[in-house]
Amino acid sequence: MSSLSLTLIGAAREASDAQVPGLVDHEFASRLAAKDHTLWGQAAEDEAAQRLGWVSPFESSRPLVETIVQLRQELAAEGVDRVVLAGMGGSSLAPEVICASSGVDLVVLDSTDPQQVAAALNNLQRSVLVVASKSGSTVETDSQRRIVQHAFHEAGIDPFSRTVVVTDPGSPMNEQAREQGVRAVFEADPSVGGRYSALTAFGLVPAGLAGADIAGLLDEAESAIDLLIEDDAANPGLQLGAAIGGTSPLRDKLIIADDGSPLVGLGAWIEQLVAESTGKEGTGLLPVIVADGEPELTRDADDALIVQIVDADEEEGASVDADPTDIVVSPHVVRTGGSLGAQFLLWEVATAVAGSLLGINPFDQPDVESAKVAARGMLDSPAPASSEPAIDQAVEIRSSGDDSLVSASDATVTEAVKALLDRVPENGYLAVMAYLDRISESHLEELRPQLSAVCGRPVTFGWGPRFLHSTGQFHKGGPAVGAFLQITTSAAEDVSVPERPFTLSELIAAQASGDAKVLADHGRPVLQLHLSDREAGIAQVLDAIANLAS
Ligand SMILES: O=P(O)(O)OC[C@H]1O[C@](O)(CO)[C@@H](O)[C@@H]1O
Repeated sequence: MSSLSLTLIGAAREASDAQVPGLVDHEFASRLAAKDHTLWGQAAEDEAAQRLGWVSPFESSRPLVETIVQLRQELAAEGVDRVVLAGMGGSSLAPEVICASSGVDLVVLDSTDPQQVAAALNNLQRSVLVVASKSGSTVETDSQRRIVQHAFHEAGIDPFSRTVVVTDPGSPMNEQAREQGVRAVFEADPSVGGRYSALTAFGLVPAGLAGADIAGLLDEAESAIDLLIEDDAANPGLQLGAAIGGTSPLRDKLIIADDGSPLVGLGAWIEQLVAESTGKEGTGLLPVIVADGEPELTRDADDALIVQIVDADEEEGASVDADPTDIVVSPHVVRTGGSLGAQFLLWEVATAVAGSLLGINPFDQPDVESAKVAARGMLDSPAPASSEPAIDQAVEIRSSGDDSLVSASDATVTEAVKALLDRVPENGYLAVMAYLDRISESHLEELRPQLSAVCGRPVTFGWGPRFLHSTGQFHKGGPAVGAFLQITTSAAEDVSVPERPFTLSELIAAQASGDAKVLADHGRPVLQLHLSDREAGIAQVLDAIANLAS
């Protein structure tokens, strides 16, 4: 019996009741299990044909467990018990959730902020580097790899004996790893896309080396698979997919509250899976991660669904028609409970269902490339600043695509932020994109609920460049109803990237300006706050927004 539980209330229940019978009649679930690549329309057929390996991960994943556990034991015998994971998006989000939920340590390097990367270069004698990249060509991951391997070398440690690579067969990184003679190379199933790869080598290798129970994770998923591939109205994958992708009019903001769930950070993994899979062709679903009591949970917005991730035990036996009276928030709620392995599969099936109902291809990410190209262009020839910034103490204020945001050279942060909030459409959202250190500057997230309280709309908070591999696709390919607040800074100490023509400061600056340009080219308002003094700037921005919210 799988531990999955699903409660649908209000518009979520109505959408499920309306859409699931058709999904059952069309045998969506069993055709998905059979890897039928025609389920998402002709335009998606080619990509879907190469991206359905996740529906049956066990055959290729089970054999990895013993090898991973044995490697962990070998490393432990050498005194190596600290795992540093270099990977972006689907190459790091799942291991991060698996380890956080299992209570084991994992250092996730999914940043190009020099301060955050430099802070991870310690305890190298005890450390092993896992470099995870499906394509093998992600600039952040390659840069992180070069920096950590150089640090190993400087510490007198053979970098290749402490490097484990996870990548697709034939990727550039695969070939390089074998030439270098790294400790181990794990080839992942090439028929699984990054955000669907939680139950493949991308989820299992870093988490298993860190000490998580990856055999148990596969058991959890395997206990749910039969339920999820059945052409039956009780199939929770069909129900959840219909609930999130089948509301009419579409409730495209998924307000995700995972406080109290033992699945620590599952919301961030769902965010990439759903936003990057559906946010295209002017439609899509935007997960908004919130904490209990925050503004989005106290509103009954007609374009939102509340999604609660709850502890399976609390939900044990809950019926799908649970009485909504115990719901203290909007009457339109999805509540999911279950083990982590089962939830990974549940949300993957639901996203595939939602993609079909939305009429889009849930397996590509066409707009992410535009930001990568723009960043490369900025690296090759840094564009002069579009305009002289307004200076407000420790903050330089610029706007991309809408000069009205910065009315005068003496504009203040408060005035500029207010002008941006006025540009959030009534069915829109604000995205905060902070290119800073999400480990030591996590308190910056305080401004998210405050901005939501002021503008009355959902606010997302993404750390740059991490969000570029998650909600970034939705920002550019989804409905053009976003307003964007970008925060950048400089690091006291830059970090060079061995044998590359740029430093991390130059790279992260190019990524930020490239993304701002692409968003502006999409006609979206972008306010750019650059903190010339990092600490003072953070305090000043937090203070300005707290005052706005008071
Ligand atoms: O594993 P890779 O190829 O480095 O890609 C990392 C991430 O970048 C993307 O390809 C684009 O954001 C994601 O889909 C993926 O999870």
